[in-house]
Amino acid sequence: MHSKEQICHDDYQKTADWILSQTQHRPKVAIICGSGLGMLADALKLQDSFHYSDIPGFPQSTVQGHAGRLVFGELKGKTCVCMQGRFHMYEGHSLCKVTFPVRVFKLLGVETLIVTNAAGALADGYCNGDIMIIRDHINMPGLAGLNPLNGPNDDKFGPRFPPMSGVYDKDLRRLAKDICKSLGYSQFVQEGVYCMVGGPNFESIAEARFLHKLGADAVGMSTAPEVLVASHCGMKVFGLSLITNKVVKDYDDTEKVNHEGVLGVSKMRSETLQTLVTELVSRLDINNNTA
Ligand SMILES: O=P(O)(O)O[C@H]1O[C@H](CO)[C@@H](O)[C@H]1O
Ligand SMILES: Nc1nc2[nH]cnc2c(=O)[nH]1
Repeated sequence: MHSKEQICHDDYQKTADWILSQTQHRPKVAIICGSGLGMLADALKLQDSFHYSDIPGFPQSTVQGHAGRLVFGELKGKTCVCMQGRFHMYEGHSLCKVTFPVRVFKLLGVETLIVTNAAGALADGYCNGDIMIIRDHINMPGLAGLNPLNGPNDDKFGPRFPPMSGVYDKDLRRLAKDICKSLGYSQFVQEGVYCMVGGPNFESIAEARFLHKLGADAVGMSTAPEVLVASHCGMKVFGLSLITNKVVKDYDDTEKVNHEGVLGVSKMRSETLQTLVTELVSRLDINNNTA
């Protein structure tokens, strides 16, 4: 491994080769589980799982609600890999480390990335427990120059200047909305813009008002770097935010958000999210292959 900020192609390849030597599964879909949403992996059949600490080159999870396991298996016959726990910038990881698994997934043959997260609602019409299909994102650290693609570009993964329009796949969003309708979920499903901030603090009232005015519907501390790197290397992306709290935007509101509350709402909606993701994966147009 080179310096903390410089991970070279060989580093990703070594991790991918180790994984390929440990499991017969050859996933075309990767799922990143948000805070308290690790049970998405429980639906996988024929599981092979690895603790992050046993995977060469992998960062470690330090946040409650992020178990730190990579789980391979099948969802309705489609081979998937699931990250039970993601990495956040505020844990002290560089953005290259935060997004390390995404490039490893690319080298495993993954074509579609599904990201999930817990997020606070900025949009007035959103309620706790709502599921927001991510239409687009505002990457606040990215706008400030904190970008996982900083440094020499690796042309084997993608171009120096990748576009970020249309990154959240329109067909997958349409499919998800159809599935939600047929499952009877429509009344608590939204579609909107996710804003990533650095964290680990939650927003001040002035910050919340500012982000809302910018056009953000929900705010969290993850997702944008993973999506950016996935899109850079040509993956299709689909994202879901679980709305775990309303972000305080009113000076008379004495409500205070905390991580335990976030995990509580995640738990409450875990089965619903599992059903939605399973249905979506089952309807992806992909063929399985094994080692
Ligand atoms: O984005 P995920 O990993 O779901 O986690 C969200 O929940 C945590 C705060 O409760 C933050 O890490 C925020 O980003
Ligand atoms: N930044 C941020 N992240 C969250 N994750 C879950 N809820 C929130 C929130 O209100 N703000």
